[in-house]
Amino acid sequence: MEEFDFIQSIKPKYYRQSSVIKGIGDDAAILRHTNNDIIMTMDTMVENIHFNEMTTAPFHIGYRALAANISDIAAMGGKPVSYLVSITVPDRWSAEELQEIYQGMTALANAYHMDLIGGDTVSGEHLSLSITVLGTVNNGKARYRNTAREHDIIFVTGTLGDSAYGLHLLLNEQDDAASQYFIHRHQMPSPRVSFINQARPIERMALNDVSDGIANEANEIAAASDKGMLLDFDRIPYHDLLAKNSPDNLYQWILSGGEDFELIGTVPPEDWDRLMEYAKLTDTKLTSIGKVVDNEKFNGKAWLRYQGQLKILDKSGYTHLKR
Ligand SMILES: Nc1ncnc2c1ncn2[C@@H]1O[C@H](COP(=O)(O)OP(=O)(O)OP(=O)(O)O)[C@@H](O)[C@H]1O
Ligand SMILES: Cc1ncc(C[n+]2csc(CCOP(=O)(O)O)c2C)c(N)n1
Ligand SMILES: [Mg+2]
Ligand SMILES: [Mg+2]
Ligand SMILES: [Mg+2]
Repeated sequence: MEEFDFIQSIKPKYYRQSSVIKGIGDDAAILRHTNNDIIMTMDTMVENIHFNEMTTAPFHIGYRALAANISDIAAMGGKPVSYLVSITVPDRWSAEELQEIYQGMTALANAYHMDLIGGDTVSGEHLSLSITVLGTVNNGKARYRNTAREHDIIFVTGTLGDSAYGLHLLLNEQDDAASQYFIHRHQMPSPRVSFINQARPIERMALNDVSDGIANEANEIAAASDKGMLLDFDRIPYHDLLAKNSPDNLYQWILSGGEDFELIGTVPPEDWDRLMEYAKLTDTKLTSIGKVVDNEKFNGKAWLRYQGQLKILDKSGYTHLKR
């Protein structure tokens, strides 16, 4: 199958979103939105960096790559609407495997009523998938990292470390029945779109998604808001089996693991009960893990209360372009 036939094969038969004026088939796509702000985000996944043949089937490559992008839309407080895919394909990848990658994206796109509206197809040495997702948010209502204030409660959704531990199990060929929960969390992450849209009435919320581990993400909120983020290690949520199976590395998994695509954020204390209600309504685990402070010593950084001591929580997790 060559480029043209491939594009025909992945072209949607119809578009769900009325905003799509032109989808696949011209030089570019055209959308028409009048009442919303448009969110645009792009993330790339590359063979041997973000996945390899031990960790991720073609279906899951597509699924995870789109999930990572949808998670950034959630982290802005919005709804995903449509996406564009740029794919670089080595000769050794079969036509069937390419279809499976797209099936993985389509499965998730169906769940969110999203449309594939364009992209690009080229040959190259490593499989690489770059996805641009467009989302919407009510005018002026996007959630930014720089809005944390003193006394805010710091929250996180779900449990942390699952994906990194799932990756570890896959890389060490421990993908037995008991490991399935963690492997599933690695291969098919669930971005927190419904929770964050339910929480729309809350006036102010700083927000970030957990792609590189909360040590990183908490620092990003602290730096953007110029406040101190004080986290309590004992309150950070993790799965029971993680503590049971890998107690020695628990600290590492939950703080630096990454790729959980959960949300970390801050809200004023008076909004906490309401946020818990929204979490319940959307079947979302929600945990308070600390508070925001405003003083010279702490500002701009994340701090961790660990074994009775308060220490700087340095950025950790995966960093690209290390030289
Ligand atoms: N090569 C680039 N050119 C232009 N802007 C970039 C580039 N790389 C990142 N950015 C921008 O930098 C900001 C931070 O991007 P970053 O990728 O760290 O966030 P993220 O997507 O939430 O995290 P992650 O990629 O780790 O999931 C975003 O505004 C992003 O659009
Ligand atoms: C085969 C394999 N090896 C290692 C990893 C771990 N990993 C790669 S990138 C990244 C951070 C997020 O990336 P980005 O910042 O680009 O969103 C992490 C935790 C993996 N997923 N697969
Ligand atoms: Mg990114
Ligand atoms: Mg992000
Ligand atoms: Mg990153």
